Amino acid sequence: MNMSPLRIQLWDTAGQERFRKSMVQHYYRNVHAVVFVYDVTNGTSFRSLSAWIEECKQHALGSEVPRILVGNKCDLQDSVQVGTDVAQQFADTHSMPLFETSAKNPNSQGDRGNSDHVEAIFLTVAHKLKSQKPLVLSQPPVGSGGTINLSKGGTEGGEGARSWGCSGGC
Ligand SMILES: Nc1nc2c(ncn2[C@@H]2O[C@H](COP(=O)(O)OP(=O)(O)OP(=O)(O)O)[C@@H](O)[C@H]2O)c(=O)[nH]1
Repeated sequence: MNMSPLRIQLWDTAGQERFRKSMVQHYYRNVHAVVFVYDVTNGTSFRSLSAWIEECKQHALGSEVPRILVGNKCDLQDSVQVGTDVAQQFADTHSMPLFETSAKNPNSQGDRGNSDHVEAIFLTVAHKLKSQKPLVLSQPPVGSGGTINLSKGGTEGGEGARSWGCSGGC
C-alpha cells in the first residue's frame, strides 16, 4: 500500500431526530465513505439499516462511495439477536464487506473468532479511499469470500482529508 499519509475525518451521525433535522444536509456533504454500524444485540438497529442506505441514496451518494457494514457489541455473545449469516447476506446484497467487532472489549471472542477488527475496518476504509483495487488483510472481513491485500494497491486520488459517515449504532 502506498505509504503516504491519509487523513480521515469521521463523523458520527446524530441519532436523535431533533438534531438530524438541522444537521442532515451537513452530514452528507462531501462524504467519501460510509460505515454502517448496527448493534448485534439489537435487531431493530439491524433492521433500520435499510432506511440508512435509502437516506444515503436520497442524498445522492453514488455506488462509487465505499460502504462498510459493522456489527458492534459482539462481546455480548449471550445476547446476540443478529446472527452473522443474516448480516453477511445483507452485506452481500448491498456489496459491502462485513466486520463484527466490539468497541468495549476488542479482544473478546465472537463466534467468528477474535473480534478485534477495528484496525482492519480503518485499513479497509483507507484503502478503499485510496484505490478501488483488492487487498489482503491479516484479519479479513467476516465470511468474506474475497481477500483484501494491503500490500498491493494503486495510489490514484489526491491526498488530504477524506470524510466518512458512521450511521446506526455507532
Ligand atoms: N458491551 C458493549 N457495550 C457497548 C459497545 N459499544 C458501545 N457499548 C455501550 O452501548 C451504550 C451506547 O453507546 P454509544 O457509543 O453512546 O452509542 P451510540 O450509538 O453512539 O448512541 P447515540 O449517542 O444515541 O447515537 C454505552 O453504554 C456503551 O458503553 C460494545 O462493543 N460492547
